[in-house]
Amino acid sequence: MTNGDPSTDDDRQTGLVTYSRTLLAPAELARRDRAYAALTEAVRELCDAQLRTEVDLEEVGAVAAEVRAVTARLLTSARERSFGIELGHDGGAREHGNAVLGLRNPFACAVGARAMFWDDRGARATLELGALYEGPPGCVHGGVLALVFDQLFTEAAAAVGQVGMTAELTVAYRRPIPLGTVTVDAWLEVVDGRKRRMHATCHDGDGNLTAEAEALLVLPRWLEGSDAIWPKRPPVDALDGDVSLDPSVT
Ligand SMILES: CCCCCCCCCC(=O)SCCNC(=O)CCNC(=O)[C@H](O)C(C)(C)COP(=O)(O)OP(=O)(O)OC[C@H]1O[C@@H](n2cnc3c(N)ncnc32)[C@H](O)[C@@H]1OP(=O)(O)O
Repeated sequence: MTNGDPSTDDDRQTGLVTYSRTLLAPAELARRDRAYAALTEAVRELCDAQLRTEVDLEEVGAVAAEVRAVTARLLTSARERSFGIELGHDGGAREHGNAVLGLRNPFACAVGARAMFWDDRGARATLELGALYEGPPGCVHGGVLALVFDQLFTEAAAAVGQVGMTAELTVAYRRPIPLGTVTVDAWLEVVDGRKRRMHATCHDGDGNLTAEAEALLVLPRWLEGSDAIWPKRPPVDALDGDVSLDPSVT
């Protein structure tokens, strides 16, 4: 079924999820992923630069005009809807718009070597949360951390084959989290029918425990026994080897 995007077709609907399917050959898809990943990284750098710049006001005005011109160029051809979930050639799910780990989302912080990784207990990520993620002065915004935990919990549940969506999320902020490196871990504690009880921790760059979180994930009724395809991530072991590995590029 055509959806107005020349590079994909809508493939099927599973409950709330519309899966689109790429129409591009594997090499072309990989080439596009690399190009869009580079654009996303450039825009992320731009966002950080515009936040921190101290150039004079005339230059600020000139840059604003240039950025608007660049935006107009990108919009000469753009999809109307969000990215959703696209199926790649290996059948894997590509969620490039995701707010935490989307390959094409400049706000996403869990990308490239900073992505989320799975092991047989759950999921882990080591992130760089810089000035764009500030809440208390010099510290990570509490809502940003909740966002990261929300994604991490669904990752951890999927890593152990117990997928679900977040029904409840509780965060205990134990100490301010300095901007910079944070490491988050999440794991499954209890399964009770469609309910999964999860736990997570956040450590700052000095190894201090800064926050803990608990979540109830529920396997939605519409997903039970369905053919839904959940995204997969590389193993934590991969971090010991090629840390430039970008799991989103398949
Ligand atoms: C396929 C690829 C998908 C990729 C997903 C990526 C996710 C990224 C991370 C997220 O952003 S998750 C998004 C935030 N979460 C949501 O949008 C979830 C919104 N809520 C729902 O969709 C439904 O309410 C939910 C799926 C959580 C439950 O609906 P159901 O109709 O399947 O469950 P039901 O009402 O039958 O309840 C099942 C059990 O869970 C319990 N339950 C459900 N919601 C609860 C709740 N909020 N608090 C406590 N218990 C809850 C409920 O009491 C019951 O317990 P018992 O079995 O003991 O009776």
